[in-house]
Amino acid sequence: MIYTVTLNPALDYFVQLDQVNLGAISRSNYDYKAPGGKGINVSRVLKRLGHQSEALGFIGGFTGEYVKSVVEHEDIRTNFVQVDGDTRINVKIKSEEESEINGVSPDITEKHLDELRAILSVLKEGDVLVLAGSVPASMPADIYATLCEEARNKNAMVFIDSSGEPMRKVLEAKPTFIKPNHHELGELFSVQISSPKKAVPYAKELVKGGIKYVIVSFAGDGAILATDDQILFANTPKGVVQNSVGAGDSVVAGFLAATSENMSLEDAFKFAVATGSATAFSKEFCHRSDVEKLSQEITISIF
Ligand SMILES: Nc1ncnc2c1ncn2[C@@H]1O[C@H](COP(=O)(O)OP(=O)(O)O)[C@@H](O)[C@H]1O
Ligand SMILES: O=P(O)(O)OC[C@H]1O[C@](O)(COP(=O)(O)O)[C@@H](O)[C@@H]1O
Repeated sequence: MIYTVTLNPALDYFVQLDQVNLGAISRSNYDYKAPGGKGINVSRVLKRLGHQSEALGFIGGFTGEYVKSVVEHEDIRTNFVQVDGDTRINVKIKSEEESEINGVSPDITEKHLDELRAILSVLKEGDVLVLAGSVPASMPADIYATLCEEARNKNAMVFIDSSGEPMRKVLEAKPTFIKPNHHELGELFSVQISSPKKAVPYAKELVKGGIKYVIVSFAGDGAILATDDQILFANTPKGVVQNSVGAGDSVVAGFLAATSENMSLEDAFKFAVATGSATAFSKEFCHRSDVEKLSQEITISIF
């Protein structure tokens, strides 16, 4: 079974406008709302790729109700812990440039965390735990490290997509898979990483530290996959980017779906990058048919 954990879900509110007038009124031409948070996005993309998962994490208030109802309407199993405050609202502004304002999480107490841990106690060998997104300020920054260690002790696989301190701390717990973008990889090592070639020594170091698969994404400039015996490069297909929110989460979902289907490593990497691009080229999330089409435009080379 695949379990996704979103400690900090969101209602993503997308607004499109010609111009942002700071210090004055701006009026949008178009807006829409969607459930957000990286683990929830992974569950939603997995479903579109034909894989079931259970979405876990903390939700609260009217925004939390909205997130839960949309996810359940898509036939995705949920087992969220209810918290007292409202799930945050993240504003995604599309104008001349894309800007994002991610909101503040409600308080998560020890009791809420205990409830989540009780839910996770069912994890067993062969299960996959996806820990994705930011960690609420009221929680310890090593929470992913703790949950990852507990899951690895049960021989479950752990996929991580996060950044900053929680990401740095989880590395020692040897997750199975991580997907930093090149900025996040640079942040981990306090360096600037401007090209796939520059990322290679850092990705290798992460693999040496015990992580089985490291995908570093470079938006439209390709991606690398590092494992203990090779570094692969994938180009990204060409297309018009409609919405890059959730594209990174789609790479995680694509790789997870492909490895669950026992694709070869090369095909799984191709499928992962195609899933990211298919979402970037869609108004919302990708569909499997788009992923399969875009996979044909990707070539995997040995770096
Ligand atoms: N301009 C683009 N053209 C094609 N694919 C893109 C583009 N931008 C993003 N993607 C897809 O989204 C994936 C993740 O994008 P990236 O920006 O690197 O990560 P994140 O969304 O985590 O910040 C890429 O690997 C690629 O598949
Ligand atoms: O938990 P964080 O880091 O604040 O990120 C949350 C945001 O990330 C997203 O999951 C999108 O992530 P990606 O664009 O990296 O795939 C949004 O849905 C959500 O608003």
